[in-house]
Amino acid sequence: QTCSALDGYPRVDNQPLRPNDLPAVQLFNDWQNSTVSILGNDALLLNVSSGSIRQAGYSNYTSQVELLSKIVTAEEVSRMLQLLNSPQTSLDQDPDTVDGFSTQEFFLDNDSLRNGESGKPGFESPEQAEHRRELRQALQNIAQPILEERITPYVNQRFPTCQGRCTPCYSLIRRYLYGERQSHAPHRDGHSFVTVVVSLSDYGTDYLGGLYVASETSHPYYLRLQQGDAAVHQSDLLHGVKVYPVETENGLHATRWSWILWFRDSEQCEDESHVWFKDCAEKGNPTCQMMHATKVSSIPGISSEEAMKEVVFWNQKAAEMGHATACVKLARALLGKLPSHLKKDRKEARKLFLRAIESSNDPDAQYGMATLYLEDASTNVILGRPNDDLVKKAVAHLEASALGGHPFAMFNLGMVHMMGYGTKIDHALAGEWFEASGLPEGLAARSMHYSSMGEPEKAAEFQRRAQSLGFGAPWRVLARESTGYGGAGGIDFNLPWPPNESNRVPPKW
Ligand SMILES: O=C(O)CCC(=O)C(=O)O
Ligand SMILES: [Fe+2]
Repeated sequence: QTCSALDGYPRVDNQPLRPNDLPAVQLFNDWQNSTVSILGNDALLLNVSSGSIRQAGYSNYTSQVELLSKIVTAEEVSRMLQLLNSPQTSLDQDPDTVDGFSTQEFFLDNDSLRNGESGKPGFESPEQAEHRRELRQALQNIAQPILEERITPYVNQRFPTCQGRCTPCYSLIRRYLYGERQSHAPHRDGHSFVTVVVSLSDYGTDYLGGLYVASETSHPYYLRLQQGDAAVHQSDLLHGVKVYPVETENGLHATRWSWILWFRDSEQCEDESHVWFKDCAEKGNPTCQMMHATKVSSIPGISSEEAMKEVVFWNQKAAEMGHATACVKLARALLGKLPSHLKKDRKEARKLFLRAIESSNDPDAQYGMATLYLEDASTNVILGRPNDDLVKKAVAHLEASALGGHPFAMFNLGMVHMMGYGTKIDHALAGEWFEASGLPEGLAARSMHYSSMGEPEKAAEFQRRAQSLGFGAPWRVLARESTGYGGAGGIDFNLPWPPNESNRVPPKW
């Protein structure tokens, strides 16, 4: 049973995992096609593709996603891009709540703008404010008719539980660029009753990869979004973004602009999210149980003590059904890394990581197992040396985690090959892993690697890339700790590495 946690490990060829071994982009292609006319707008016939994605764990619940073809016209997209590509346009550089990288986004509408404040209070310099007001107004002039005539009517028709009140309460545009932000970690939009993402870029010519949906974090299925196409889903759908470059005569490049809309079920944009997941949680949907746990503290009148207990209660229910996110959160609580009233229980935490691996090969759980093995290796000293077998087990779990896409695992595989943990030192492979992680820290480590190889130009390029994601910003370390890989904290980026054969430990980042 416990062997199943490391399917395929140790690897038969006994070769270390390399970034080249990471899985290629797989497109989602299980679509049902239909045409939909929007009520009250006879002129508008939409081509809609519907997909159903099984939820993680031992239940048969599914999440839905729809793809709307060309809901925004080529002419509208090109007007938006012209504004966005103006040299004066500046995007937000504050930490993202999903991955703790610089957001690279620009809000057209949100709570604070409706209150007459700036798009992101505290993060906009007065010099930017004026141009941004004009840019926002110009973009809104294009966006508003699209919302009023097409997208909002579609959303209300598609989700009758909104009772006609579905309202786009947040509207923002995000940029992905090769050599800058290229990803957005896997997550669920807990603040959004319905999400609509319009791609302003073309799959295949502007970028590859892009928006993906998933049952389990380790198996993303990408949506082939063309310019003007939209993806529509609710908060239960696990999704993320990873942009891959296209090859051109002038080398590799990728640009992907997305226009993101988060709807609430309130015309006044009131936050009713504490009721969204209650019923389906009670009916036994594990994703709803895990999501409801994130909302209980905002139930009117609940005490913080009661809320704490409810959080654990609902996550336990979801974890019993093998829900990976719930298992991992509970395990971190049992290790004292997330706040809860639970007593520390390492054995139980380990069981939960193993359950998330068994149900979904969850990369966060693989990373958690690696962390536990490294702690064990340091406490089980043999003849003054850390236990090498346990270090090797930790490395195998890191490889499994990296295969599932975990950037913290990829970064730490860089440490494995730099320091020679359970393997010989291989600086080239270490450098490849640092880069593959795509993390600000990984790109900075890649820069140091090029520096040490006497390649100052490449070193400078990677230093620039690291900084564009927030490396060195005063908020980065805290942001990294509270977001982990997709919005949940309680994960150690700096793993408890024991001394290597030369009695050295990796630097702390
Ligand atoms: O940029 C995208 O396509 C989606 C981003 C996203 O999922 C989000 O911001 O919540
Ligand atoms: Fe999202």
